Amino acid sequence: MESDHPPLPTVLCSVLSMKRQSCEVTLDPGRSLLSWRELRPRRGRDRSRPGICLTRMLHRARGLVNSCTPQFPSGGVTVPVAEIVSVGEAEIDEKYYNSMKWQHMCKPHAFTVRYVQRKRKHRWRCKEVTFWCSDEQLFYQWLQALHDILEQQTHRPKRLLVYINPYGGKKRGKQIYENKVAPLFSAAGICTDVIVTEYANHARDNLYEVNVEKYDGVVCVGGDGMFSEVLHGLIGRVQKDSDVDHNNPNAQLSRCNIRIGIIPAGSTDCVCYATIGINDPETSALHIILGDCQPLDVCSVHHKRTFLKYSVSLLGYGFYGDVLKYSEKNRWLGPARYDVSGFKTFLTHHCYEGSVSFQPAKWVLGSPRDQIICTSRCYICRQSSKQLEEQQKTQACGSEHRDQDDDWTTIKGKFMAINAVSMSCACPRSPKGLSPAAHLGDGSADLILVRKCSRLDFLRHLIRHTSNKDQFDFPFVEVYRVKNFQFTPKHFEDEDTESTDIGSIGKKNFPQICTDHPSCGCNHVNSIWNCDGETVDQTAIEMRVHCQLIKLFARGIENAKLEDDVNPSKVL
Ligand SMILES: CCCCCCCCCCCCC/C=C/[C@@H](O)[C@H](CO)NC(=O)CCCCCCCCCCCCCCC
Ligand SMILES: Nc1ncnc2c1ncn2[C@@H]1O[C@H](COP(=O)(O)OP(=O)(O)OP(=O)(O)O)[C@@H](O)[C@H]1O
Ligand SMILES: [Ca+2]
Repeated sequence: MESDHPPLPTVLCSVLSMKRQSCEVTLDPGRSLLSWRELRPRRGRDRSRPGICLTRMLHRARGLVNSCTPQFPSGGVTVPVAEIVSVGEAEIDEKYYNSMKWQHMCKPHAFTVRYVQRKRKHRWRCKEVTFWCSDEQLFYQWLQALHDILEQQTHRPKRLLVYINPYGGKKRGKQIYENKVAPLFSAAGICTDVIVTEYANHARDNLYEVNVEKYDGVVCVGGDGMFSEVLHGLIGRVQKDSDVDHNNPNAQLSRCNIRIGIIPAGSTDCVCYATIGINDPETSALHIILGDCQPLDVCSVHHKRTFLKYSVSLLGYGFYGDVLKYSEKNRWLGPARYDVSGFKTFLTHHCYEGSVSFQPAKWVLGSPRDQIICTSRCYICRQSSKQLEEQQKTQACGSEHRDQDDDWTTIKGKFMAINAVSMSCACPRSPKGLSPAAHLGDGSADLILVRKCSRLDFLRHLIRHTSNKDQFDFPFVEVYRVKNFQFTPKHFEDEDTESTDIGSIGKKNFPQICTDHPSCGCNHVNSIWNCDGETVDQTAIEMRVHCQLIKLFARGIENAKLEDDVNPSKVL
């Protein structure tokens, strides 16, 4: 009688040699697992001679073989196929060959499997294991089966466009790519077109010209500034190709389907750290090879009806704007420029007067102080984006995004810092980030307002970014989860007229006495906006979050507990 069910995938189970041990190696296509365990030699048998049983092949139907292939065989290793980097024929190592006393047999065949091994703190390494056997037919059967199963990983990139900034961070971008990344890409059979940038915005401009269709992803080697270039190039290109006017702050932007990979080689590497959990080039390369996909919110920044920039990490005015302003003058210091500038800015202790208006992100499930961290396959991101999509469908359709006008909140005051972050902004300087519970793809940003406070209080707030204590738990700090916001500085003159109006140039560039309270000591010029580490010229801006506008070769932060439970390459 014919069965209605599709045939069960065949389990391949053989005794192969690994170094000088005999191993039972199993490929279970049904469960997408490759596992191996050492076979203990029977008493009285010579350990160095696996003997005739070496070529024993257990080639059984799935159900029959299950009993001999537990998921984590004792003393064995199990690797999900999704975490195999590559499989290839291996060179015969003469040393082993001679010591195996196989001279009387035909020359053995070997294949190497490279796979991901998890280390501490989200670091990944590429480990390899080589299996040997003397039966040529069996060898080709294994090679074929492994290649076939890897072919089914269709989300993996085959062709990548790589931009390297040779001057980012400690100026090691090229070296990092050549030594740590290119060998892995080549082992995984990925073809690359590599462009070493020759000037700022080279990558951005190139993305407007290049045939992006022929690539499965774009990789940037550098820091947040280099990522920002690629982000602007890709988003800009997609909007141009789909006739979306990016100068319209309410335009419904078209999503970018081509994924971006980040090989960290910058000074802060915040986007990489916050989406992978570490700024480590090899770890990033492995996430790219496995074809990870992490959707990411993007904020658009406008001044009136003019597009200024996109931001994915920090859009900050006041403290972080000033840190950036001074650090740009000291680029020669490399990554240390931010610490020097941070110290200087801290001592200067400026506050800025203005008005912030925002609309809360009502549909989101989380809130900035709920301590629910965004992790891989984040439930909050999935639900929030679904809710947002439904909400947008019910609103009037069209190419414009329509916000209800009735729920604006306006806060006026003097601020040490105004920070809008659409992700945690975790980075090596602050491993939990500016807003630890912000989500990568929920369609919202956390708006953090740090009001005028004493220098000591501001230091206490800053120090909390380096510990597990709540940096929002101060009377002078407020945080809101928003879908958009607008800022107008108190000393705002229409910046459009500034280039021709001597009076207003003077107002912008020279100290202003706070007109309402001449004795309050609020004596300062306007700050600037720090947009993912790039300066923005205008101070009066509006920002809007675009839910999951782009995708990265990343998977978010793997939950430590989960990582432990399913750690695939765990030896029990
Ligand atoms: C006492 C130690 C307190 C340490 C507090 C550290 C808080 C660090 C928070 C970092 C948040 C980074 C957000 C990411 C922004 C990126 O889009 C952008 C582009 O790469 N990077 C920066 O703007 C670069 C921003 C770099 C900011 C560095 C701030 C350093 C502050 C130092 C204050 C020293 C006070 C010492 C008093 C004795
Ligand atoms: N060939 C080049 N010459 C000069 N500048 C370049 C070149 N290629 C890229 N850039 C610019 O260099 C700036 C900084 O680069 P990058 O982000 O890689 O390093 P970083 O600023 O040290 O790190 P981070 O942004 O993480 O703080 C970017 O704004 C980018 O536009
Ligand atoms: Ca977000």
